[in-house]
Amino acid sequence: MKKYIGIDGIDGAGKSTITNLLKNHLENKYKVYVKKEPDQLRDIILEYMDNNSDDSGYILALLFTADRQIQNIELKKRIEEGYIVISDRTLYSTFSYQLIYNIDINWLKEISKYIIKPDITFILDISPEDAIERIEKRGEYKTYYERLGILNKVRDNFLKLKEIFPEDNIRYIDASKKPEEILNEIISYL
Ligand SMILES: Nc1ncnc2c1ncn2[C@@H]1O[C@H](COP(=O)(O)OP(=O)(O)OP(=O)(O)O)[C@@H](O)[C@H]1O
Ligand SMILES: Cc1cn([C@H]2C[C@H](O)[C@@H](COP(=O)(O)O)O2)c(=O)[nH]c1=O
Repeated sequence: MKKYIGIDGIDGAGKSTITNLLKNHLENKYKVYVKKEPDQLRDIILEYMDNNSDDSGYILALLFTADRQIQNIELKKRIEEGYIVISDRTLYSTFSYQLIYNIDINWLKEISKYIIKPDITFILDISPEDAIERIEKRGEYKTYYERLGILNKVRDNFLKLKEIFPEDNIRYIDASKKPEEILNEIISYL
């Protein structure tokens, strides 16, 4: 059984929905701890996202990585205590969203080197058109990235992750399926 599970993908792919379903399923047998990225620095980051400047990619990458590094402490503790940890978003989001600003990938790898990587990460893959439709139906506040042109670039970066991290355990899941089907596929890999 994998101890640290990442759920990632573009906005509206269904990450929170699947994270909840997986949590409910695993809780029948295990102690489960769910984390979400970003967390402690979320408000600062979301506010900053709208202020575009030449340095935005670097600044946002630093902020997301700092938020993740802060969460590393609790993450380590929970894993040591025997929890199964599910993370709604992972470092792979930074390697997909912030790389649209053409930042230096080796620099990003360097600042991410102390981040604990999930044992397995599921990238929920969906067309940006379908994701936007889901986001609009959900009808909540939209972040800066929740627009077609941006999500197309971000999705392309998610699809390149296996080339960037050939050693990592990354699985792509067709997120256009029904939530229960997605859940069953995920469970089959754990
Ligand atoms: N497999 C699915 N089929 C149809 N609708 C779905 C599916 N998964 C999620 N949804 C719906 O799509 C909307 C977005 O889902 P959810 O909030 O889980 O996505 P998310 O990836 O966590 O989004 P965000 O990154 O914007 O927080 C919700 O209204 C949810 O009910
Ligand atoms: C972790 C992470 C997130 N983002 C972006 C993606 C979303 O637009 C927002 C908020 O996340 P949510 O899961 O949709 O609530 O932040 C990012 O650009 N880089 C990251 O590393």
